[in-house]
Amino acid sequence: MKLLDGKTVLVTGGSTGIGRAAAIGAARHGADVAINYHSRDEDAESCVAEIESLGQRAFALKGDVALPETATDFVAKAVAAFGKVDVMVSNAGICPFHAFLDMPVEVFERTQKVNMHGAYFMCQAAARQMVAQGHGGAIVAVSSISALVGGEFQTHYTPTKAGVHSLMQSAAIALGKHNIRCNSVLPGTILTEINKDDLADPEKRRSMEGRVPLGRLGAPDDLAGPIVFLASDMAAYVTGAALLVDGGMYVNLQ
Ligand SMILES: NC(=O)C1=CN([C@@H]2O[C@H](COP(=O)(O)OP(=O)(O)OC[C@H]3O[C@@H](n4cnc5c(N)ncnc54)[C@H](O)[C@@H]3O)[C@@H](O)[C@H]2O)C=CC1
Ligand SMILES: C[C@H](O)[C@@H]1OC(=O)[C@H](O)[C@@H]1O
Repeated sequence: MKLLDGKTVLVTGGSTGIGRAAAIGAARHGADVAINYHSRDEDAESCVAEIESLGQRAFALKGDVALPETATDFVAKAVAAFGKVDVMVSNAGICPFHAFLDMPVEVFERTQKVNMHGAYFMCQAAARQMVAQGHGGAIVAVSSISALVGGEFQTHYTPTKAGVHSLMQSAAIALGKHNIRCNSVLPGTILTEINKDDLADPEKRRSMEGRVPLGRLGAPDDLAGPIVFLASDMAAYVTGAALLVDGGMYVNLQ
């Protein structure tokens, strides 16, 4: 069964990792897909080619989500290409691991701007379009298990993920009357470029794996199903919710 037949899905940070898996997962479920990306044109082009090979329409637009105009431009171009916006997957994010006591101001501010401001502007721009269309919609934000637990070298990052989680809760209230549902997924540790260097340390990787009851770290595709589900009408009565997708890592105290 295709869950997103005829829908138009926008994904930020869609050229790699979780965003790419969500974009291709949505296309597998019948959606036309627009991706935003920040760098590496070849990744974006290959994602578009993969979606088109599934028989769906796709385009990629380069832009920095930290800037409000990137969001308005992305939504406007998606409407020009596909005629409407049904789903926004706000996924783009960075996590430059760094110690707390000597955190450079620029690293702190950039992390807030990309992860938190970026999510805010993208979700707001998509919501404005959905309200104007008048037939509802769905927003799925990629938060993190880090919205709920800390990390020694993530003091600048974990508050942004708590912020994204909270944004979905408040947006769910603000947009419920327009039948726009707002939910977040909370991935655990998923093997992507964001943590390639961090997990290159075999001891760190083993310790992270050891915390997962399902016995492995996640793959980007592990997020595709939960994101497609929350975007789809199967989740018609789900809003303001947060879905952990972590192999059980969060509940594994001892
Ligand atoms: N990999 C993991 O263990 C986890 C990742 N997450 C979140 O998942 C999201 C996706 O990350 P991953 O797929 O893991 O890593 P990734 O590095 O493969 O993907 C990040 C994406 O965001 C894009 N991006 C970065 N800065 C941007 C900007 N300024 N403007 C537009 N796009 C930008 C990148 O180009 C890339 O496509 C992030 O929000 C991250 O915080 C959450 C929990 C765990
Ligand atoms: C980048 C990290 O490996 C990853 O990001 C998160 O949000 C998770 O908590 C992991 O720490």
